Amino acid sequence: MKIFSAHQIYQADKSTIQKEQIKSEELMERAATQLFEWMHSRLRGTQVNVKLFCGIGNNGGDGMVLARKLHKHDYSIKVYVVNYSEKRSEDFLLNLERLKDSKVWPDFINEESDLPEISPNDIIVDAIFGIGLNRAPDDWVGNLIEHINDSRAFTLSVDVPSGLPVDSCHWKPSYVIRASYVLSFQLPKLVFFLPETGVYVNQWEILDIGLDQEFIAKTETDYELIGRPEVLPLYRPRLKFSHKGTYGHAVIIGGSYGKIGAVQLASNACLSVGSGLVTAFVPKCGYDSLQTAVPEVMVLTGSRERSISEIAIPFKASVVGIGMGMGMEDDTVSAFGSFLKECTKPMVIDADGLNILSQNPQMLNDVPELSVLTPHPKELERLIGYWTSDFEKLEKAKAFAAKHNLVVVIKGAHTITIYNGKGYVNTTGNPGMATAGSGDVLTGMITGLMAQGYSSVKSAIFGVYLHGLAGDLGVSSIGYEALKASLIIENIGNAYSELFRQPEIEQKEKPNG
Ligand SMILES: NC(=O)C1=CN([C@@H]2O[C@H](COP(=O)(O)OP(=O)(O)OC[C@H]3O[C@@H](n4cnc5c(N)ncnc54)[C@H](O)[C@@H]3O)[C@@H](O)[C@H]2O)[C@@H](O)CC1
Ligand SMILES: [K+]
Repeated sequence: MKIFSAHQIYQADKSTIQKEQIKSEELMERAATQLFEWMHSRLRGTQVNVKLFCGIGNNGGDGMVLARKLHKHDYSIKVYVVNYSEKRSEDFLLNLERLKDSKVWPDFINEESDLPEISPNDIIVDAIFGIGLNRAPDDWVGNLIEHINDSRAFTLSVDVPSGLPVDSCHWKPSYVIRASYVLSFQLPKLVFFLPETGVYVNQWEILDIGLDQEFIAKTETDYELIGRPEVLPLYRPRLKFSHKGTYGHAVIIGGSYGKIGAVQLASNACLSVGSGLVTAFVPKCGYDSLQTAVPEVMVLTGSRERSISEIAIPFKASVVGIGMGMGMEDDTVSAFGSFLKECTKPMVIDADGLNILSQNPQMLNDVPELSVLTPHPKELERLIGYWTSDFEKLEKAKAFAAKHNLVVVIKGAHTITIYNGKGYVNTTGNPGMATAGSGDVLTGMITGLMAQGYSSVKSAIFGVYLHGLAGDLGVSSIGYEALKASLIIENIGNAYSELFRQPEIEQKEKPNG
């Protein structure tokens, strides 16, 4: 699903209004009707106090329309207009009048007003700011937002949590609504998925307000949300007359004394995702444990006992995944540097491979184009430098990826794959996956997909999605805390099956069962 910028949403809005020959107030009515129906279908007339906090722009206008509809259906409501500016939008003013016509009199809150009482049992509708936020709220509005957050009442945010920036602009973390639920119009917003801003969104859902589909389809976006519909077309079915050679020979290079497990996990994941053959290259100390732990994996060793001091692969590998548990001994660094110079095919670089690159930036020139780098935030910072916001982080990562023609996988709760100026935001995975070896498994999976002929960027997007899905299936029986990386590997096969599972409703509707 596409992720639009605020500017693109306004354009979609405009295009819809022009094409359907409707007025903007009608689009607002449509949007708020969706909000109302969402609430009404859940509350079913329950007598609970709904307190609506509305700004003076169109987000506030949505709140006005919602208030009118709730009132018409006999809900107990109280409306507050947060009067932070004299520049009221036309549709807000129109719907304020309509609300008054239906005999609802809002309280106007300004700098001098006392903070309204809120009980934890109230339902708050947050329609103070939407995507129009262009600076941090004034202190008195911020105090009101803090007051709402402190109330512990269920807070339903209209479109976005108020105070949250949709694009890069000045904002203040304590002046953002902590939304229990966000009902966002038409398309998800990037900030829902970033570590700094995503924490304000407990749950979110998209409401289809019928924006111009043709416009949405033809608009190029900087970000895309990757779910099952986006991943399914990437899948390449196995062929009946294929053999193990058809699916490539991957080589996993890494490990050092005490860290051979990283290579074991990566090689095992590489096989489990479907690589035809996998060879691991490790220092001598890894030989016995690897041969025992994963008999399907072939093992090559270097000449040193405890770390890699040279890298020699006596055949043409389809793809190499390198760096996990490798350490940064001087010999290892020079072996890695020489190996990069020899390689021309895209590879996957992780962990110490990335740390070596950060300490020796000249080596970046030898990294084969279209290679996949899989940094966690600290490794990314060492590569691209410090950032002051998640927006800046993404811009810097895009510039870095473009400069070296690489795919950069920024690992996190919503891993984002960066390539060619675009970010692909993953939707699978869970906090249980913040565990030792989880990254080694991902590197192995991406390597294994490339071995089978998937392109670098598709391997990264598909690998990240499958990895998260395998983790989700893994925790379903044991919970977050007990999830280990090896269980993610065990669930790779189930993740593939899950991709093709028909939703239950569809199954029921199938003729003859
Ligand atoms: N395009 C869509 O999908 C639709 C959008 N609608 C609503 O319209 C909203 C956007 O409305 P607006 O553009 O009016 O913007 P907002 O309602 O988000 O903000 C109101 C105005 O306040 C001003 N402002 C921004 N930051 C401020 C601050 N910190 N202190 C004081 N004033 C500040 C700006 O001039 C801004 O336009 C959306 O979030 C959504 O709720 C819906 O009504 C209908 C359809
Ligand atoms: K809002």
